[in-house]
Amino acid sequence: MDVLRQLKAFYLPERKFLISSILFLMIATALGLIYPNLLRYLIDDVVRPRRFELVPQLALIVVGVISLKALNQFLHGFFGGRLGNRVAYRMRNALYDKLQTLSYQYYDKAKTGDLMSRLTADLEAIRNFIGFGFAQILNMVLMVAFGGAMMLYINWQLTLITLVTIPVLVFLALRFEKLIHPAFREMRQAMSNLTTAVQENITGVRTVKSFAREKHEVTKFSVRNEAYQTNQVGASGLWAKFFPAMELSANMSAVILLVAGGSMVINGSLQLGEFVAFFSLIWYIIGPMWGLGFHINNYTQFKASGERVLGLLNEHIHVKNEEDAIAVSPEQVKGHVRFENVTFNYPDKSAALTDISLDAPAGSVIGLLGATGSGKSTIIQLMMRAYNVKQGSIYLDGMDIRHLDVESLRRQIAPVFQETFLFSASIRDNIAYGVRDVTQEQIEYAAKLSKAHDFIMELPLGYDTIVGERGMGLSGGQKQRIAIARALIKNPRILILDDATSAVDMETEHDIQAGFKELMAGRTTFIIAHRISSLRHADEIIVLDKGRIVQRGKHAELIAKEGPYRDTYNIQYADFVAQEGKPNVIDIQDRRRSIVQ
Ligand SMILES: Nc1ncnc2c1ncn2[C@@H]1O[C@H](COP(=O)(O)OP(=O)(O)OP(=O)(O)O)[C@@H](O)[C@H]1O
Repeated sequence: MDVLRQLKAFYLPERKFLISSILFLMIATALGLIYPNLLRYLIDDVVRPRRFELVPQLALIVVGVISLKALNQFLHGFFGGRLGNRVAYRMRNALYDKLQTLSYQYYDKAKTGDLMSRLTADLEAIRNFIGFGFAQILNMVLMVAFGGAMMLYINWQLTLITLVTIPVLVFLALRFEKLIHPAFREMRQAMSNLTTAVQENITGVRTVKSFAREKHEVTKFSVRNEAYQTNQVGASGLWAKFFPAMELSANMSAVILLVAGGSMVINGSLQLGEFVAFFSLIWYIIGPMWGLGFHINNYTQFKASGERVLGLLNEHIHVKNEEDAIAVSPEQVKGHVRFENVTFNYPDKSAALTDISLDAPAGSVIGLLGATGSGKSTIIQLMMRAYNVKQGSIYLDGMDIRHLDVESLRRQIAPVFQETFLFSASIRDNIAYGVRDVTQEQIEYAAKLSKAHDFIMELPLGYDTIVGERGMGLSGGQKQRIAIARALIKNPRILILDDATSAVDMETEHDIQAGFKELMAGRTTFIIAHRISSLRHADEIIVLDKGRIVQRGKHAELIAKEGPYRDTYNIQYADFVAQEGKPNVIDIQDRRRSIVQ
């Protein structure tokens, strides 16, 4: 019931459908009660007194009643269907909205397959229950109530005798519910593990194939498939055990009725018509009881799915706007970024950054260099408020970014990551992704700056070429250039290139950077790179080691000093330096070794 209560926000707005569906079902159920009465009338008041002239009239009434009942059943289905679909529609939207607002921290651990199964299989179970299952259970209650009332009215002693097995049935039903619910919960989880395996396998198919790990993947899948099967078998076992037991105790009522009711007819304390009506009415009680297992099944599936969907809807959002968050606009923002003694660690990990201070005046170019895992990308992530900074502060134009509207902050920043993500859409749409209402000229201008235009024009469909999922069909460097065009078209105050040119050759990189100069004049650029050539023109180069700043300055200053920057420089320019016969080359091999270590 808690799940139902928590999902109120989704079905209450559709209450007109809910009420209509229930109302028509009630009418249909009530109309069903007319049959036993007609039967009783037919036997006691028509057949026995031999008033056969009433038969055609009675037959017409039956036709009228069944037609009316069918109409009401249709209306119940119609409104129930609407209700279920509209609720599922709302929930799907709400879940998708939630997925957009969840922070990076959530996605660090999230599994795509699991999320997909919540949005599909779990929603389906909810749709089924809210659309029909709920009304069916209500119908069951109504049938039992109406049928019971009528039976009591006809003969209360016989009613009590007949329904003596009902407590057993109720006990069995409750016990079944208790056992099947955890089974369903496990089944949903097993289903999500299955989808995760499939999704990861398809996404990583190239890795799987190039490492010839197909067999391993098949085994991995089989294990999960087996777990799912075991769950299913377990549930069917419960079903197989409880369903016949419930049916047996329900049928016992019919047996009791035959014996007790038959004796009453024989000794004259019950009319034959009443007995026949009773026999028909008892199915009003037994029928729903038979269906009890099925309804419980439906309800528990709904409950398990509801819990999973609610789990996602109630997921904590780590990064969100303060109440009076300041929305910044591109016209206001200059792009002055300042880090003040920032120390940061990812959840359950030691510090990724320690005491980082940096000042990037508007229009400056900041280079970040350091071994892998030294914290370069983390600096960028924090600047975009992917995670909240707890120690120290980050300022944009003097405003603490914690007080800024997250969306407006991110709108000022255009990042290009090493791993490029392209959508399965046209190249044009991929470039225009971050902005609205762009012209073809703007798209081409950005593509020219990122040196993507020429290769795009060589494709048969040019800008209309549809790229495969995640940019399949393009080379790493081509994807990066499209991603750079996507960032440039945003016309950002702050441009971030996180190892963004690692896949393009040095010459193209040089050309791209020359293009930036023109576009980024007056804007702030952060460049993360492993190649000194990518950073050497930066206004300040920051060298990181294990999350700490170990060197900072311009290229010329850093090269003049002993330290990791010069070591890296020497390694990268070893051949060149050797040819030139410059100093610092004797111990290059040693340094290379020490850096590698
Ligand atoms: N999402 C995350 N969750 C947990 N730990 C993370 C996460 N991202 C990075 N880290 C950890 O934080 C540290 C710094 O990582 P970061 O990605 O900033 O390094 P980097 O200098 O950009 O490395 P690279 O050059 O390899 O991209 C590493 O120890 C890394 O394992």
